Amino acid sequence: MTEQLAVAVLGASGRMGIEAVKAVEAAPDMKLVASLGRNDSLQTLLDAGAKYIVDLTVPDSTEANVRFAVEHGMHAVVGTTGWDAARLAALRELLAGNPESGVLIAPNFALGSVLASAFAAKASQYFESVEIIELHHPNKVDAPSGTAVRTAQLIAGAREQAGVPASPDATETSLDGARGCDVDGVRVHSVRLRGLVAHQEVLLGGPGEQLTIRHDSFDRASFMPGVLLGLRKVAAHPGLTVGLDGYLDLGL
Ligand SMILES: NC(=O)C1=CN([C@@H]2O[C@H](COP(=O)(O)OP(=O)(O)OC[C@H]3O[C@@H](n4cnc5c(N)ncnc54)[C@H](OP(=O)(O)O)[C@@H]3O)[C@@H](O)[C@H]2O)C=CC1
Ligand SMILES: O=C(O)C1=N[C@H](C(=O)O)C[C@H](O)C1
Repeated sequence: MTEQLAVAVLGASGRMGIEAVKAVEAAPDMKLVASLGRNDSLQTLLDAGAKYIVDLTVPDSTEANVRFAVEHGMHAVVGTTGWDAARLAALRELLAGNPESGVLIAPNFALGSVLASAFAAKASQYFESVEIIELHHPNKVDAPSGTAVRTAQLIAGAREQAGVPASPDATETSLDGARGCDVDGVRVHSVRLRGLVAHQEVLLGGPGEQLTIRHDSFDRASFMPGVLLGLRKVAAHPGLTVGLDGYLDLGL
């Protein structure tokens, strides 16, 4: 039998961390060697012999966690939000000096969500208007969601490449926030509602028609196949990969 992957989960007591601990423990090709919370030292990773980390913490701590992992030759699968362009650039630089490490920053681990974002980017080349509505549980600390930011970036890139102009919008006066926020020219609206988990709609409009691409995570179990897939593939992808689609053959 091949050697089990020695995995540590950071943020292990959080909503996602609890699920990730269970998923890693249940995976026959993985061994959970450490579960870290906010007050645990990163030295624990070395003491436990971790070779892979799964970071499901908070935007304030994820960068330092990943930096520590890379500096110590580990691979990192990261679901935590907050990886803006400056953080990604710093991480790329760090990885250039540690070329054996692989890091996956996955704004969303749910395979359906990854597909929905890819479909939306493809479709957005053929519609005049596009806006995103993301809907989440009210305990979420960041807005807009990392998934919405990533989807907007994919859409903006696809539309730019296809030469599609900006979505029409005649708004002259509005209350703050009424038109959502602007991510690379795409409007994103954030809903926080008790009862929700993680949901997103991309609305695409053309003359006389609308296409809506919606994905729903009803349970955090939806994210676990993607976490495990990331762990299994990250070592074969040294350097930085943003988006689980980087490990899939979407062929779109
Ligand atoms: N990529 C994806 O598919 C998904 C990503 N997410 C993202 O994952 C992150 C976590 O989400 P969620 O589980 O809902 O959040 P939670 O707030 O439930 O969990 C975060 C956990 O991280 C802990 N923590 C904070 N700092 C550290 C640290 N330095 N080291 C170790 N643990 C730490 C917190 O501890 P304490 O309670 O003491 O503060 C808490 O237990 C968010 O950024 C969220 O957006 C969420 C769902 C899916
Ligand atoms: O905080 C959450 O819950 C989620 N966070 C990620 C995001 O910001 O996109 C992924 C998913 O939407 C759930």
